[in-house]
Amino acid sequence: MNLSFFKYQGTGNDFVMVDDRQESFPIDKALIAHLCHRRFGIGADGLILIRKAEGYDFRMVYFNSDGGEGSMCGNGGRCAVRFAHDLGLFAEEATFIAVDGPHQAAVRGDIIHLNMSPVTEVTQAVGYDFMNTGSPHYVAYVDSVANTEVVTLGKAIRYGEEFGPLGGTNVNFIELKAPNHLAIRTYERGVEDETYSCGTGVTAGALSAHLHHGWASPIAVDTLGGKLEVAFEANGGEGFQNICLSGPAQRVFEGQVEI
Ligand SMILES: N[C@H](CCC[C@H](N)C(=O)O)C(=O)O
Repeated sequence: MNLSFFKYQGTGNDFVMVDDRQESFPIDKALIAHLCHRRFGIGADGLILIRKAEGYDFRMVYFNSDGGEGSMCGNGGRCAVRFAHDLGLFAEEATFIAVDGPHQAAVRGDIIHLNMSPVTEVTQAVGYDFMNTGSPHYVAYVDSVANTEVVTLGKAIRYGEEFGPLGGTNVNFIELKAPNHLAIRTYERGVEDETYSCGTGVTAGALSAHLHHGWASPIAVDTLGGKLEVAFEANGGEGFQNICLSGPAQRVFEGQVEI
């Protein structure tokens, strides 16, 4: 069959996007991995299906580039909102459902604002924080993200004895740039490489910086692919709510591929 697809990117985290409101996309791990492959396929960090969902503007179904169904993807969510907006599914404000539950979002010019799931628990361990911002994230502080061996270190932690048996984790390294401003680099599980940006990782990095440095909302975050902002409400203990990830998301191209 001939598949029509679109390619979107949010701060360099890129996705094959399919309008699957007819639910005709044949979900298959090898097929999705092939479509995401940067040499043999279209090339992307993940693939997203937009489907119908009763009571919501749409459903987002996200797969990592290895073809497995991923946990929540913040940049993918922002791209899905842009795509659904381009399809005319809502005017300015959207509600949609993803694997981690319902989300609200707004399109304001170039910027997509996405409400993330509340964070209920942060593990502050020696040398790192661990939390689930829709996806699991390990956060460690470094003096210089530029001088950090993200892939080597990230792989060792993702497959290591602590997190490997639990299904792995995404691994973030953050550098404090100035008050309320950090830089981040992320090794992504399911892509098994560094990506240019990871929205749920950026969220985890900002919340960690609040806990360690008392930074108030909002926090600016530099990724390899551009700038994001995280706003949040800390609820006293270690939890956070009304978390909002904001930044640009764009259509890059569209095409057709025989599958
Ligand atoms: N790139 C994504 C994260 C995908 C999560 C995935 N790597 C997993 O843990 O399954 C983001 O922007 O939040």
